[in-house]
Formats: sequence, C-alpha cells, structure tokens
Amino acid sequence: MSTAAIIPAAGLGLRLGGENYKAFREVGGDSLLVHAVRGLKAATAADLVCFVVAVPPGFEESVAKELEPYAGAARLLVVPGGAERPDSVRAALDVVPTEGIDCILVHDAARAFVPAEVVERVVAAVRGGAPAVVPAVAVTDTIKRVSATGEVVDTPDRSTLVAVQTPQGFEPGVLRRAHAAGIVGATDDAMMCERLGVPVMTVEGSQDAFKVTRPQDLLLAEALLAERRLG
Ligand SMILES: Nc1ccn([C@@H]2O[C@H](COP(=O)(O)OP(=O)(O)OP(=O)(O)O)[C@@H](O)[C@H]2O)c(=O)n1
Ligand SMILES: C[C@](O)(CO)[C@H](O)COP(=O)(O)O
Repeated sequence: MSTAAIIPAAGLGLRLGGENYKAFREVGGDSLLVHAVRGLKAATAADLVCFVVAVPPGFEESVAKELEPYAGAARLLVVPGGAERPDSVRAALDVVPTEGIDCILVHDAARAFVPAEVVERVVAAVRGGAPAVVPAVAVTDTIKRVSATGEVVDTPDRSTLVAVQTPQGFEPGVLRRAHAAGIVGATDDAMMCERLGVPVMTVEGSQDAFKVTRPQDLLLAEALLAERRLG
C-alpha cells in the first residue's frame, strides 16, 4: 500500500506580509512549497505515490510545472484552494485516489523544513493501526486560558500540553469522514477527527518543522537551510 500527500498551500500569508502568497516566498532560492514537497519526498519510507497541492486559484498550471521535477514518479495534482485551510484540504482530498492508498498525509507548505524522520514516524504510526497521528513537541511557554476581556481564567499544567505540527497522518476513510462531517472552526485536521470521537495519537515532532508564520520565521528558515547545506 502507499501514501498520498495533501499540501495546503493556498493561504495569503497575512501575518508574514510581503507581496506574494506565502507558499511562493523563497528561502535559499526555492519556494517554501518546493521545500515542502522535497521534504516529504525525502521520506522514502513514506512511499509517496501521489501529491495533491491546493494553491491560490489561477496558479494551478504554473505550480504544476514548477513542482513536476520534484514529484519524481509520484502523481502530481494541483487544485484551487478555498477561503480557509479546511476548504483547501477538502478540495485536495476530493481528488485523492480512493484505491491503493493506506495513509493520507496533510502537510502545510508553511512547515517546509520538516525532517524526513518525522514524516516516517507519522506514516509508521498510521500503518501500525492508529487512525489519526500528529507530530508534537513540548511547549516552552506557560500557556494561559483567558476570557474575552483578557482576564486569565486558568493555567493548564504545562506537562500535559504539546504543540502539534504537520504532516498529520490519517487512515483515508477517517479523514474523509471528518471532512464530510461539516465541522466548523477546526484549526487542524486532527481536531476534526477528535470531534468525531476518533483517537488521535502523537509521535515526536521536531523544532525544524516550525510553521513559517511571521517575518522572523524567514530568518530562522534561512539560517536552518544554511546550516543544512553546510552538512
Ligand atoms: N485558505 C487557505 C489558508 C491556508 N492554507 C494553507 O494552510 C497552511 C497553514 O496556514 P497558515 O500558516 O495560517 O497560512 P496563511 O493562511 O497563509 O497565513 P495567514 O493566516 O497569516 O494569512 C499554509 O501552508 C497555507 O498555505 C490554505 O491552503 N488555504
Ligand atoms: C495545522 C497546524 O499547522 C497545526 O499546528 C496549524 O493549526 C495551522 O494553523 P494556521 O493558523 O492555519 O497556520
């Protein structure tokens, strides 16, 4: 059996700023999207046979051309994304083949530097029988819940908290069910599964899988890439 990867890459990048869509912003001479595809592809144990990329509407053809060399033998499909991240994931999910796939990964283009071993851990956990899997890292800030007026409500025990990343991995039927359920307000795909009562398992993530969100993240990305290129 094989893995399919959905890459939501249709976001505006408002928090990052700048004049281009975030997934098209370059680090070390390549777009975040190219880095993300290469990162997934490097995880050979993931056995990727299909990439479906959701892009800002109108960029389907140009992105397909740009990504073709990186997809290798895997099938590459590029679809127009939607208004919100879940809409983009759903648009991509609609064209993922229904036969011969035992794991679907959903991976933010914005988490362009995820190490191969994280991808492999996620796939292995899905293949091992977990219906939904997320990479996670410990949080280093103290996290507080606050009211609408900004007053602190409480402080959850930090040892019970993790920050979750992508790729998130799913048994295909579970991901399809989650996206068909009409759940609103989910900030990741695992949260949709949780709402259905599906158990979600964590595996070890990586600081390198940070999400390029704000301008300083681009500096971090350049530094990380320079370090990797030095070997
Ligand atoms: N309508 C959307 C919104 C987001 N994404 C993708 O989902 C991932 C995570 O989203 P985020 O980092 O929030 O990206 P943006 O929505 O672009 O950021 P911002 O909220 O700052 O505009 C990114 O790869 C982004 O391209 C998407 O495909 N379609
Ligand atoms: C999916 C995600 O990357 C997991 O941490 C995150 O929830 C995406 O959030 P965003 O606000 O859409 O960037």
